[in-house]
Amino acid sequence: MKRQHIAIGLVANSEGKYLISLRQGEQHLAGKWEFPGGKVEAGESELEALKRELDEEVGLEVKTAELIETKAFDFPDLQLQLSFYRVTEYLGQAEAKEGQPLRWASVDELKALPFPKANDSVIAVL
Ligand SMILES: Nc1nc2c([nH]c(=O)n2[C@H]2C[C@H](O)[C@@H](COP(=O)(O)OP(=O)(O)OP(=O)(O)O)O2)c(=O)[nH]1
Ligand SMILES: [Mg+2]
Repeated sequence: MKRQHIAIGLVANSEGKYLISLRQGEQHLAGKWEFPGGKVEAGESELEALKRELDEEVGLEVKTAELIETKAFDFPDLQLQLSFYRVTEYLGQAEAKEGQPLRWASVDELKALPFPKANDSVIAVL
């Protein structure tokens, strides 16, 4: 099976809170919170995917971002490679463009909320 590459953005506001949304309905891992992001499509770089996904999901224009962690994570029927980027410069106001619950959360809140297992290490370093 081919490993699916996922580009994920850690976006902080001026209070040091991070933008997260709730996975819903039919989505894989529904009920878990996530940082915005999604699948890297054919012919796209991770950074291009990050920019496209943050625009599509939360209406932000990513200007600069730095890779902070890459993590392989396997489910019985799915193999993921998650690349977590710290978004260092962005433009716009976050909005839930896909109707998903969206909020800003402090690091303490991130540690208490349910996230996919693959997020444990990146949350621990924030
Ligand atoms: N966006 C995101 N996905 C995560 C995180 N942690 C984690 O394990 N994942 C997993 C859940 C999914 O299996 C995968 C993301 O893929 P996705 O299906 O949401 O991608 P997408 O946005 O392109 O999705 P869609 O349009 O098909 O709904 O990565 C995270 O913090 N953010
Ligand atoms: Mg997504």
